[in-house]
Amino acid sequence: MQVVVSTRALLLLRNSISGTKLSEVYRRVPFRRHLPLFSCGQGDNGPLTLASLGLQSEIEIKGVEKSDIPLMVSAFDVPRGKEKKISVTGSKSSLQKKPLELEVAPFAAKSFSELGLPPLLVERLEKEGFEVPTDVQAAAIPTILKNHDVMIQSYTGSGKTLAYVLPILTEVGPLKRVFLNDKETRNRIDVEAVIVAPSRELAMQIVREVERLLGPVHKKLVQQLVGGANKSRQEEALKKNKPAIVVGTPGRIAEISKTGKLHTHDCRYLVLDEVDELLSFNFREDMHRILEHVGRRPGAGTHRKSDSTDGKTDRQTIMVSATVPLSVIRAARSWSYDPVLVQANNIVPLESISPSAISPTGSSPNSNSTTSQNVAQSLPPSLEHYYCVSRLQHKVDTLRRCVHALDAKYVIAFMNHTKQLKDAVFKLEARGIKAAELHGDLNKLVRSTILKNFRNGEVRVLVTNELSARGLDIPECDLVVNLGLPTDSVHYAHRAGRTGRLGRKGTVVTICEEPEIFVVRKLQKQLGVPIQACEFTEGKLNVTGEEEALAAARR
Ligand SMILES: Nc1ncnc2c1ncn2[C@@H]1O[C@H](COP(=O)(O)OP(=O)(O)OP(=O)(O)O)[C@@H](O)[C@H]1O
Repeated sequence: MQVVVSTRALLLLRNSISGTKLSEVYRRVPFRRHLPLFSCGQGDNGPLTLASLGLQSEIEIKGVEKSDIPLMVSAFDVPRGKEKKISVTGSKSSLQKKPLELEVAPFAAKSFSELGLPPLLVERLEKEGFEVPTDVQAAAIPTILKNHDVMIQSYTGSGKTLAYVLPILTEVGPLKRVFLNDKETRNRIDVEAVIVAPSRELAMQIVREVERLLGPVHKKLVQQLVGGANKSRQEEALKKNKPAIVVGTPGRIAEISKTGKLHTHDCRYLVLDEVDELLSFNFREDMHRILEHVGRRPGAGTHRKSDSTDGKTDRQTIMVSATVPLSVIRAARSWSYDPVLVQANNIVPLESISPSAISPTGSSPNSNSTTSQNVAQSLPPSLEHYYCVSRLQHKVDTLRRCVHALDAKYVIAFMNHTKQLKDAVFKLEARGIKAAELHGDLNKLVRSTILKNFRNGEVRVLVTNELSARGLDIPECDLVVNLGLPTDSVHYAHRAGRTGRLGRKGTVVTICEEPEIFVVRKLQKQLGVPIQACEFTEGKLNVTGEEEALAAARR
């Protein structure tokens, strides 16, 4: 079933809601609200193109020569009377399970072919149900195709993976612009793209996304190099399949690179997905090796590729995250050549962003509104945020009532300590809710089985720790619960971003103890979104005042 959405109409609705009394809108909100603007059916499902709209509009490109980066458009620039319905099919697997319910449509008024992707790749995308690029894809793809080093920053679930995978597949593998011949591909020793991700789950997810596009015949052109899996088998596969793209965790990539069995000196693309996490102390040594040995780092002050007298090309560095702290901006300047910050509706040279004006979350410390705006930019706009006060010993029972009240089907519950997870799962199962724990101490096979069971609906509540906060894409996830408070607003944003993906509805509930309320208030301020007090009574979510929430928790 397809869902047809008029983005202009959705925007107008959102605007009109923001003008009304929000407390009234949120009070006693039935969870399964359906926007009256959605219509389901086969209808108009042709790709949306600028030409078809008879329009030419562009997003703001500051400080970068316009001839250098193609003009971009936003779906929201469509003038009244010229609206066109966008057919959103999403991924095949998610569609088979349930139709999309979009709160906002993050799709650009462009088709993939207009972004400079080769026809074979566009064909594959259509076959896999990807018809319209998202805003961030429309901004990032042409910029990467123009050889710019980029920092892609956009909210969780906005399609950042394809934003870098598609330009790589335009130049690498069987779908590329000019496919020379099989012999040349087979004889290549060096891999052409290295994609680094901080967790095995995220790396495997990226592998699956690339395999999907390569198709069954060519899927061996991408190879996973994740920890916890058999190293010799990975090394054998590298030798036998000569993959063009490898995707892995820093430890395993660095380990195999040291043995000399991974040839990356001629590599053209280095992608650092969840770059701020990759910068953490744990990965320091491995990341250092990767940055020094993957492709040739562009020399500072020289133009890309101009000094390639030895025949080697400079690598293109692509950094990605929903959250871009100051440390990353600093690091990006030394790892890459003239990097450009690409956001959904904005492209600026990273150089133009003054470090002194940036707080640890990537925003100005001098202006609270800018801080809120920038951290909030990492949150999907379609999320609703609540908190509920509970005694420590009642937290899991509050979670159970929350799941029932919201009739949530795919729930991710975050706790801060691995040893707490088992007990929570036990309590939930004892009350008839199918639950499972997921954490880094489990072996790779167990972890993928649990995730598979969660994806296919056999497990309703996945109780997990920070491991699952980054990048995990389970489009059906309709509820995220913080059973333990996240350490800061960046961690809150990544956890929250497991729901409300690609414009879908999503709810985030933080279950806290009375003395922790001030932390929730602080998060609310930093994130710039309302986090409303609520309680779960008579099988419903009831928005309450703070006093009522406290009284309920003390009962
Ligand atoms: N143009 C598109 N049309 C339909 N679905 C898309 C499109 N682009 C991406 N998707 C789907 O949207 C979902 C979210 O994409 P993705 O995981 O890349 O988001 P993200 O921005 O990287 O999120 P995070 O910051 O959490 O890692 C995925 O299921 C992906 O297959």
